[in-house]
Amino acid sequence: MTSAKSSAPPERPWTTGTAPGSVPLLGHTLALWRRPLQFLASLPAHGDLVEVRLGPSRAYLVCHPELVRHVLLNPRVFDKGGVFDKARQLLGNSLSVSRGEDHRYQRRMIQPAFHPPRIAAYTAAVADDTRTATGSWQPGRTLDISDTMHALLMRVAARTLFSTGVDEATIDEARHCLRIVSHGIYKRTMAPLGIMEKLPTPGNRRYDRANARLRQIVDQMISDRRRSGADHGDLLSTLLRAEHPETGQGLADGEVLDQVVTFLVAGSETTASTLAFVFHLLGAHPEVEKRVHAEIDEVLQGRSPAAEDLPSLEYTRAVITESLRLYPPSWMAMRVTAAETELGGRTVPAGTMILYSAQALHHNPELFPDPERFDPERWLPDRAGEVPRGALLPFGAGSHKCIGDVLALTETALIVATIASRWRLRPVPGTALRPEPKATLEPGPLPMVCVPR
Ligand code: HEM
Repeated sequence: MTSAKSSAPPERPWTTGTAPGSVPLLGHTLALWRRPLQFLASLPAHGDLVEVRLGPSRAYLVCHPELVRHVLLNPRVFDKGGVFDKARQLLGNSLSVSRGEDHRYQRRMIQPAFHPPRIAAYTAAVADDTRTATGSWQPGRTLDISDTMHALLMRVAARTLFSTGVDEATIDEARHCLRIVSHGIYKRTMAPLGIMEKLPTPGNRRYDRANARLRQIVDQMISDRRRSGADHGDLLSTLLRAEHPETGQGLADGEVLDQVVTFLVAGSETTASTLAFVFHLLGAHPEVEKRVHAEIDEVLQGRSPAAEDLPSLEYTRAVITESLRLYPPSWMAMRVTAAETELGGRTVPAGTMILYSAQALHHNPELFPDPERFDPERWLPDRAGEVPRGALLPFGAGSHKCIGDVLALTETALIVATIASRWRLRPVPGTALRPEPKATLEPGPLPMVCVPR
């Protein structure tokens, strides 16, 4: 263990508590497993720092935004251990699971692919792919908006981050494999013993096959790009050009492959789910939808949206923010203390699991009055200042903050504007939204009917 010290924790008479309903041996494991969203959202009522028992281990959920900030801004003390150690075995030592100096190097190396001029350069492709995807929509046709957005985001990632000319059928195959791999990684990292995942069950064989095929597709993409020698300035070129500042060494193909798979896992389902939640919310709130349409019509005047239009789409962006508040795709994350430390007035030993949850923050009535209400106006300039610092946390904070946050928000706004300028999506009567907390918060199937505007 390191003897790392955190910067001074914020001072306040913190309240601490223990989650109710612990059962012998299992503690709160079943509650967290069976109804995680409700369980997490109930915990802030028990304190700023709430103890949760996971079998024989004690974990803490940090509920107060200032304590969450303290955890996320001190990565030397609150480190990426636990599930990240397991994920490292599956994803390689890529950006989302690396730590310390290695993480700082990877982050510096990859950041240029997400600089604003790069993101602006992606926007034409995003709007273009969206128009192509909606080109086959017919009035009255029913489609599953979750699946449709996932397919679109995979295409967008292929064209923007990896500038690949891979055909549509292969992109669809990669998407199918990615879903299986992403669910499999989640199951494997959460499994307490790690035994079931090694048995030759049909599910495990499906995971192995999907993982192998996904890696084969990405591997082909990497060798095609190496062979062509072209520099597209995208994420793939950034990875292939990278040189370690001290050793001068580049990344081996296997390391590039791990990074690409990581970015597909971290970036495509999160953004696709956000879009599906937004269209669901618009369909359920016609008065909000009407206002979004009016804003889009006024700003775009029939044109395709571009990056410069986004600041003017204030209300549309407020709808997206409110959707991320109600349904944060990254609903829970964890750290492990690298050394004994003070947190919320408690002395927490080294090796303790610390949880933070956007779900718990975003549904806390102390932070967001009437938290279950879909109220985009919370985010308009005259009210946004009322939100306490750190209460909205869909992309995390600190050195591990989402590297794709601006890209995700840009893509979401562009896709909403492109689709909503031509189509209304009506919910199929009787369809209920049942968010599924997996690796990310998924909307589940959401059939919607296309109605031309
Ligand atoms: C709405 C969409 C998205 C949401 C809600 C989201 C959320 C998050 C959150 C909360 C974290 C930090 C997790 C932690 O604290 O442990 C994170 C990290 C990350 N995200 Fe995103 N993300 C989104 C889109 C994207 C996109 C589009 C990409 C890239 C194409 C991406 C790539 C990553 C990576 C690589 C990390 C790890 C960063 C690091 O550890 O340095 N994400 N994301």
